Amino acid sequence: MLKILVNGAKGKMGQTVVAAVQADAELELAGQTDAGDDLAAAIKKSGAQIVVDFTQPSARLANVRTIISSGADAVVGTTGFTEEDLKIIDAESKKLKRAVLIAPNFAIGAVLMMQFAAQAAKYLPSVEIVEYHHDHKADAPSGTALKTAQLINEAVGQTAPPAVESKEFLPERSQGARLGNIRIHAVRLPGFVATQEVMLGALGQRLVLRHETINRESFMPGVLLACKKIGGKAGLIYGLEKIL
Ligand SMILES: NC(=O)C1=CN([C@@H]2O[C@H](COP(=O)(O)OP(=O)(O)OC[C@H]3O[C@@H](n4cnc5c(N)ncnc54)[C@H](OP(=O)(O)O)[C@@H]3O)[C@@H](O)[C@H]2O)C=CC1
Ligand SMILES: O=C(O)C1=N[C@H](C(=O)O)C[C@H](O)C1
Repeated sequence: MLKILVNGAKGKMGQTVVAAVQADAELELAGQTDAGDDLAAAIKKSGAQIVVDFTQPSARLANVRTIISSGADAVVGTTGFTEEDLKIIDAESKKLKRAVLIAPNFAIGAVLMMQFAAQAAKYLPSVEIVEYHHDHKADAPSGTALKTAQLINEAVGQTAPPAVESKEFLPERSQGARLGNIRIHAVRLPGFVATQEVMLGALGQRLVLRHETINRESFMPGVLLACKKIGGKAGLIYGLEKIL
C-alpha cells in the first residue's frame, strides 16, 4: 500500500482527495495537514511516501520544497506556478531524487480540451479563452486557462491579434487579460465548479471547445493515477498528459 498524506485536507479539493484515497485499495491515508500544521514533521511522523497538495497559490513553492526535502514525492494540483518556479522545482527534485508531478488540471477531459485547442489553433489562429469558476477561487486566470494559452502559443508561435483594439470604457480590461495575442476572460459565479471554453474564430465560422466540470470527483482519477505512477522517478513532471 502506498502511504499518502493530503496537504490542504480541510479544503474543497483536500476533502475530496481524502475520501478518494480512503476508497482506493492500493492507497493508505497516512496523514492530513492544513494551514498552520507542521508539514515536514507530519511527513516524517506518518512515513508518507507521497504528499498530495491542493492548498493556496501563495504557498505553492514553499510546500513543494518542504515535501521533497522531507523525503516524499509530490502530486500537486495547487495553481500559480511560474516558469521560474518550475525550473527551481525540477532542479531541486532531481538533486534530491524525488518526483514532483504538477498538473494545472487533473480532469482527463480538460487535458484533452487543451490538446485539441493547441491542434485547432494551427488552422484557426484567432483564439480567446473564457473560464468560469466558483466565486471562492483564489486566483485568476485559472491555471488551466494559462496552460491552455501556453500550449497554443507553443504550437502556433503567435496567434492572430484581433483586427482592431476596441476602445475600453472602464479602467479594467473588459476584453480580457492577455498571454501573447490570446485574450483570457475569467468569470466567478456561484453555480460553477470549473468550465472552460476555447473559442477559435475565422471568416464565417467559429469552433468552440468546451469542458465542464460539475463536481470535484472529476479530478480524482487523475490524482490517484498520478500517485500510482510517479514512484521511482526523479524531477518535475508537468501536466497529467505526461503520464497518460
Ligand atoms: N489541478 C487541479 O485539477 C485542480 C486544482 N485546484 C487548485 O487547488 C487549490 C485549492 O483549491 P480548493 O481546494 O478549491 O481551495 P480551498 O480554499 O477550498 O482549500 C485550500 C485548503 O488549503 C489550506 N491551506 C492554505 N494555505 C496552506 C498551507 N500553506 N499549507 C497547508 N494548507 C494550506 C486552506 O486553509 P485556509 O482556508 O485556512 O486558508 C484550505 O483548507 C487551488 O490552487 C485551485 O486552483 C482545484 C481544483 C482542481
Ligand atoms: O480552483 C479551482 O476550482 C480549479 N482550479 C484549477 C485551475 O485553476 O485551473 C483547475 C480547475 O479549473 C478547478
